[in-house]
Amino acid sequence: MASSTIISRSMPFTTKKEINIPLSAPSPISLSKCKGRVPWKVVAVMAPAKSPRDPSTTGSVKVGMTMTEKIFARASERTQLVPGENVWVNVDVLMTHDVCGPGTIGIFKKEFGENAKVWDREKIVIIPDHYIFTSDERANRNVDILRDFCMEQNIKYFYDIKDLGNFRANPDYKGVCHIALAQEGHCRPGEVLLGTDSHTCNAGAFGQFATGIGNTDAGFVMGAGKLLLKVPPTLRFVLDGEMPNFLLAKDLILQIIGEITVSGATYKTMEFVGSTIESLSMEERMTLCNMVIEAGGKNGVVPADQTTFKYLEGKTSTSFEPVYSDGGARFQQEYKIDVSKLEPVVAKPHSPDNRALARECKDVKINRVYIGSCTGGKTEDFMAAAKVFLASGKKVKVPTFLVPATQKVWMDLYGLPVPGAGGKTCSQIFEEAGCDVPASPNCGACLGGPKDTYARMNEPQVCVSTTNRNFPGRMGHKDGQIYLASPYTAAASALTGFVTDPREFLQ
Ligand SMILES: CC(C)[C@H](C(=O)O)[C@@H](O)C(=O)O
Repeated sequence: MASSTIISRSMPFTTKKEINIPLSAPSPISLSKCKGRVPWKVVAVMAPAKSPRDPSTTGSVKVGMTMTEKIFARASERTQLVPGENVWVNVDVLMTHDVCGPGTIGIFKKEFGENAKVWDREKIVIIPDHYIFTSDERANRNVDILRDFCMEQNIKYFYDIKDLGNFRANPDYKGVCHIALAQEGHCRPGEVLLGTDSHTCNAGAFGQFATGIGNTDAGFVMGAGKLLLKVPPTLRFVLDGEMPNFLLAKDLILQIIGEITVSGATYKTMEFVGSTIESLSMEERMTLCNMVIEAGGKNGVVPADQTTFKYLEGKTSTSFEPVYSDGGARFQQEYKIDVSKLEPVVAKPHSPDNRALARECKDVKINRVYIGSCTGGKTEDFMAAAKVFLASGKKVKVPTFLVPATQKVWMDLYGLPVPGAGGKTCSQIFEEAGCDVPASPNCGACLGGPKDTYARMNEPQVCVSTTNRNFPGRMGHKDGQIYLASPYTAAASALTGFVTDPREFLQ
């Protein structure tokens, strides 16, 4: 891809750093790298201007800290800590699902004893969501193991499914864990949420520390309620400027991952601030935080604000304490992004950092489109796709699969009017456009799944997908090609049969 090099030095204590950006997307990002052997000890980066907020409620914290450091401090009962330190962190919520739950339970029983009780039956959330609508016996057995364990331990939050033939006959069943956690009020500012899934970082949208852990760690947390964790240093991303009406949060995070690469934030916090972030809905903030793991990030985090508090209204009765980065907090690097200059992007096969402008891929012929998953199957994702179909008035040219993340999203597709559509719902617009009928909520073909998984790529096809990973084999076939994209771009591509910039339909 054509690229130009820019050099930026915008702050004190910075070094020059060259970054490559697409020639056709001029300089949206500038970067400041902190100087010194241990940057977070010697550098104080001014926090960018933002709306006035209440000061930190951690009280005893005296020295400037980032919000992630403050969450670690509270959870480890410390007043001060620095990145790199290992601390015992008290866990507020532990989540597991059908893929990792059985392994986690096995480790818990092995290490704590066959008759051991979990540390807190109200802090463990168990959500079957991955391999649900399948006749694969081992996948079905995994859900049975979760059910038996939840009965035995009297787990308060188990979102069970028994009737696989009709998900609506299972009122407890939610669907994709990360979205269910948010919708059911398990995500709260200032808290620590650990889950046996790499996209647990999704919950950072609520101003909390949320990260994925392995079964061994989760088995330990299940019994002890805490975990030894290293405090991550923080990269700060300042996104300012008005969001163009053809962009979505997926474009922002693909832009960033393309910039810093899939290892650019390894074991680091990605903190998102700025006027653009403040204007994003909670679902869009989730999309952003969901994919920090695709840059290696330990967690992503957005400061809680009125948007957060409004979303939480009526969802939780647990009190929470939001925390915010101090003016004198130490960031390892700071990136500034002028969102008004960005264009729709995709991640080409086979890596989330293989960024290209959508319009640069207009000759890529596709066989299918997939709209779904934790990062791209929320109500607003479908609303965005519906907007493109509505604006075009045309029919899709390739099979277009729709997999709502949760039962609530599914109901929204049938119940909520799409703005500007004269009362039509998403489901009506999708039907008129010739899409497949919205499927049962679950992780679906985002990660392939058993052979009989709906919309799995069983042939070496080319797919534009709103999901979060495009590794070889990810959606089923090892020779399949996946272009990650926003719901706008996915819908536009469905209408043409080629990777398509949504501006062709949205003006
Ligand atoms: C199955 C699970 C362990 C996995 C993850 O951790 O991310 C999956 O959800 C994914 O998206 O690849």
